[in-house]
Amino acid sequence: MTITDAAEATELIAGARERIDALDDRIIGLVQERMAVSAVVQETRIASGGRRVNLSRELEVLSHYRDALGRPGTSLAMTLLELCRGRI
Ligand SMILES: C=C(O[C@@H]1C=C(C(=O)O)C=C[C@H]1O)C(=O)O
Repeated sequence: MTITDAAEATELIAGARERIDALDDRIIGLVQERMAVSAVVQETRIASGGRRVNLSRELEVLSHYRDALGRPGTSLAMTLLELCRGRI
């Protein structure tokens, strides 16, 4: 790698990291939006005599992420579920 190539690489990495940071901000915003929507479902179910957690629905969510992203998708979905309904 020449000196010019190294400078180009540094620039490319800096630009890509800016995009990654912007994507992470959007992902965090979407997670916060998901938490708010999930809270509405949970509060409505509890107010009508049900339970906070619905395991059959959670299995659907886990499958959705696993089908899209493979095994790590399951871990991601489990983390999202914990953020949305707390630990069980
Ligand atoms: C939001 C719900 O309530 C809980 C939270 C879920 C979620 O955040 O995806 C899924 C199932 C429930 O344990 C729901 O039943 O849809």
